[in-house]
Amino acid sequence: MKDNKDQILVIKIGSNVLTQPDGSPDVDRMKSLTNQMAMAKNSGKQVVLISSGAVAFGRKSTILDEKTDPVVQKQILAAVGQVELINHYKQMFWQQGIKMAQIMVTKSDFRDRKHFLNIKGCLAGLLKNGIVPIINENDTVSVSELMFTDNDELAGLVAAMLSAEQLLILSNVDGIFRGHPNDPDSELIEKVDANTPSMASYISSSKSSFGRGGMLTKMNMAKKTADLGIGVSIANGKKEDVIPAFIDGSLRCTYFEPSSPKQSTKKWLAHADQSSKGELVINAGAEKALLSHKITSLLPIGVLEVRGDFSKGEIIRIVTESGKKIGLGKAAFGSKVAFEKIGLSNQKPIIHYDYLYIHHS
Ligand SMILES: Nc1ncnc2c1ncn2[C@@H]1O[C@H](COP(=O)(O)OP(=O)(O)O)[C@@H](O)[C@H]1O
Ligand SMILES: N[C@@H](CCC(=O)OP(=O)(O)O)C(=O)O
Repeated sequence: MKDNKDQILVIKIGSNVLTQPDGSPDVDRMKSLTNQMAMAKNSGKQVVLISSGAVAFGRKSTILDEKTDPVVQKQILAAVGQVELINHYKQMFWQQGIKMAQIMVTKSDFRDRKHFLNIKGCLAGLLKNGIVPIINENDTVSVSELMFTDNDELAGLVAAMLSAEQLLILSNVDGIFRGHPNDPDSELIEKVDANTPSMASYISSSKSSFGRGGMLTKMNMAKKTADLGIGVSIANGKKEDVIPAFIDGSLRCTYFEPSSPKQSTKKWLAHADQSSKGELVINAGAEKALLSHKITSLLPIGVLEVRGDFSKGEIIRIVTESGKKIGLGKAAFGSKVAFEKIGLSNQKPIIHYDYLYIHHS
């Protein structure tokens, strides 16, 4: 990992990393990882943690009436276990002089634009104030179809939401192997890029004993996230000093190379509708030019109306006069300046081609 200061490093810790083989909480491991995250933070990284483990922690400390509905059982284990999990983190981070905060989310929070922006704003505020956000799915609310596949999916969404530089997924294996990780002949795949052939056939459906999603969801999420320009690593959280080794680049793991900044900007924009702050209504000429597959920027002369309040660099939607959404882009100037330039010729683009994504349906 390139050692830039102020980088956002999203770390996801799987249930298995935090539990011992008999299912009891592995408090020593948790403490070691917390100390390592504190080191990363003290070296200038902005650390965001997605931690599983609530159900696993709850299971060890709760005896339930056997007749309790299975869905309710899981809700209870998560509700009880989350308190234990977060209390441990609170104490451990406190011993390192670091404040942490708990954030519980559901999948629908990432679909609702208002909720999405609220979470994003809160995370940015926490990071600015040097507080480590610890995120988990709110299993009390999320049942069946409302659930994330697992916290790996949540971690990918958080990394994309924050435009993080790196996402580190800590599991109980060194990464993705060509074959079952317990087979001594299976080799570790150390680097994955856009040209790497599918690895799905190497992955067996076996999960770690306390995890939810399995390696296949990790791989799919990692590919999607790397496509957005974020480096993703799948590594072994049970290894001593895994985080410092990741930071200094000496860790053996599976690394998904991020796509180039130009490609990734466009791909990122394709998923940025939730983040958009305003809207430009364009005329028929601009619509034709943008949909033509030619390299075209959006010029003020093609703009009929500026809606919403946005600043330079924020994401804005592009809509036609009939209200059809045709794309998204990064504003080259704020809404006030954009308003003054409506319909003017000989102006700089309001959205440059490199920062423009058009839905070609
Ligand atoms: N080809 C493979 N390479 C690595 N791990 C694999 C592979 N096929 C299956 N797995 C399994 O994936 C598991 C990790 O996924 P998961 O159970 O979701 O862990 P976590 O609790 O960390 O989220 C490993 O414990 C391993 O048994
Ligand atoms: N919210 C659940 C997370 C379950 C989950 O996704 O687990 P994992 O596959 O180990 O990341 C918990 O805290 O137990």
